[in-house]
Amino acid sequence: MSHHIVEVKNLRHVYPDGTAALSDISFRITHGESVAIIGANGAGKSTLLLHLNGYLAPTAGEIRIGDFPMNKATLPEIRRTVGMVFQDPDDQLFMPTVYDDVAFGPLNLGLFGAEVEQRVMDALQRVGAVHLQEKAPYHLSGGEKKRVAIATVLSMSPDILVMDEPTNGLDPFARRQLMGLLKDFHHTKIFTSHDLDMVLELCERTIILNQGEVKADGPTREIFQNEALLAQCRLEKPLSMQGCPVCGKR
Ligand SMILES: Nc1ncnc2c1ncn2[C@@H]1O[C@H](COP(=O)(O)OP(=O)(O)OP(=O)(O)O)[C@@H](O)[C@H]1O
Repeated sequence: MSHHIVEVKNLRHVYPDGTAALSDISFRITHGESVAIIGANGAGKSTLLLHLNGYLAPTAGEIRIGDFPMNKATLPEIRRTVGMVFQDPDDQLFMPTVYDDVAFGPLNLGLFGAEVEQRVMDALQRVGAVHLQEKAPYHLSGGEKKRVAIATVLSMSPDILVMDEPTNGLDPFARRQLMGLLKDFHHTKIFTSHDLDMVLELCERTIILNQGEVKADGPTREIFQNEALLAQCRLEKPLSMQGCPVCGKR
């Protein structure tokens, strides 16, 4: 089996305060797929993503990444395979400088010297943040932090990229740059987003979560054409699929 496959079976998650965030979620994502997980606020998207590299443990159900069932013993290997960009970059940045943050992952993988430097500079360059390398992460703007958080994951060369709202807080140029970067990432990509135009452009497949359940799973364009389904899930068509308010054309 390819190590890029993600399998979720009958996943259920109840938080300690009793909130049932996910109930009976199942899907399989194969190598090279680009999949969006969308849904209204509170639908369970972040909760689901946090299971994909073991930051949250299922209340019931199982997760497999390639050949490995997710458990304590397989977690180190799974975290090498699945690179996760959190919704809040402050959860990802903790070193004194941007450079150190981006180098942290490769150093942890046992790399050193020129190889680490190469990976750091390459990752920073891909997110347009080379000029920030000496800065303290806590002095960065929200969008800059987001880009650096993405670089901390890219520097580890993950086989599967998982991102929670990657374009959130980015200016239009940075958003476009990130979309280019994601297009060039040919392994498996899974991300949540409220940016449905980006989803339409980057993901051939979309999964809609609604109140902790999979409400739809299929080709993105087909899903976005189903207005009744979108309305039921408190979603709207991407702007690029809505009629032009002036001429009425699509
Ligand atoms: N640590 C927690 N303890 C208790 N309940 C939580 C916790 N984290 C999330 N929840 C609840 O779980 C449900 C799903 O939350 P989640 O953050 O996964 O939604 P989401 O789809 O990512 O939302 P958004 O689009 O607003 O980011 C919500 O009802 C939320 O209030």
